[in-house]
Amino acid sequence: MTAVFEFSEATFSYYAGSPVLTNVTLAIDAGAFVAVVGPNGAGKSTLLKLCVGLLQPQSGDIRVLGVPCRHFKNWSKIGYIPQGTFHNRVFPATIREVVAMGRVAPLGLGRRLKREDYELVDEVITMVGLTDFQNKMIAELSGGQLQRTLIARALAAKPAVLVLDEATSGVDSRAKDEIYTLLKNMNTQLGLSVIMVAHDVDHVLHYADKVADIKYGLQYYGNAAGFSPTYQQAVSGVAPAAAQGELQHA
Ligand SMILES: Nc1ncnc2c1ncn2[C@@H]1O[C@H](COP(=O)(O)OP(=O)(O)OP(=O)(O)O)[C@@H](O)[C@H]1O
Repeated sequence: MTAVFEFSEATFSYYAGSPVLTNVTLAIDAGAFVAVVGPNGAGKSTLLKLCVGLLQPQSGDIRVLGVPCRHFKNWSKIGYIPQGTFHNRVFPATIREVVAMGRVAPLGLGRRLKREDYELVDEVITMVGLTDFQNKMIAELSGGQLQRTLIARALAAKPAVLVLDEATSGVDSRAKDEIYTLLKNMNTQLGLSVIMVAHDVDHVLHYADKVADIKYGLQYYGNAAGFSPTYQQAVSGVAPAAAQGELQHA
């Protein structure tokens, strides 16, 4: 099976001599739902930027859907929702207009959307549960509605992988569950691979099947159930003696 992202001994520094991520070796299989966790400033967003080709490692190698990242062309297969997208909400557009923008990238700027593009836009708006709100301006949306809009915009490009950076920060607990449930359904029903940075570890681990724990490198990559003692006890009621994580780096 081709990994969606495969890191081999990848090291990245913003400043020479101060690596943010060191020797990351990691293969994320197609169909996985991965929670990327770790302390503030540990390199989680940097890892995602390396996945989506916004940054290149100084040493080591990264492959995207089996292709060396530098040569990968099919970026519409990778949906990326960066941290704080439309955070200030001043952009004057409705949900439907924002989601339609997701069709523009795969078609190329300047190409007019056709009827089938708008059918897809309607379909993804329905999938994220925003049909009744589609003509609302994004300035008027709750945090959860905005995140679902951004997920729909990414889905409109028909990606194979969704990469999300803190899609649930600033949303209340109920809206978080709605977003995680939505992503889990996309993952299990459509086979969409999901890689997301999340700070609410115990919460996200009820949905993710894998965890990447980042602290200036990869501390752990393996099964969610084997990761956190708190999670293990919350789900099974027993201490994590039989945890089965696949430790890649310690
Ligand atoms: N463009 C940049 N230039 C220089 N340093 C940066 C840049 N972006 C991030 N950093 C630094 O790299 C380190 C890792 O940042 P990163 O945003 O990847 O961490 P993070 O784990 O996502 O943090 P958080 O949970 O707070 O969002 C931090 O020390 C940060 O200050």
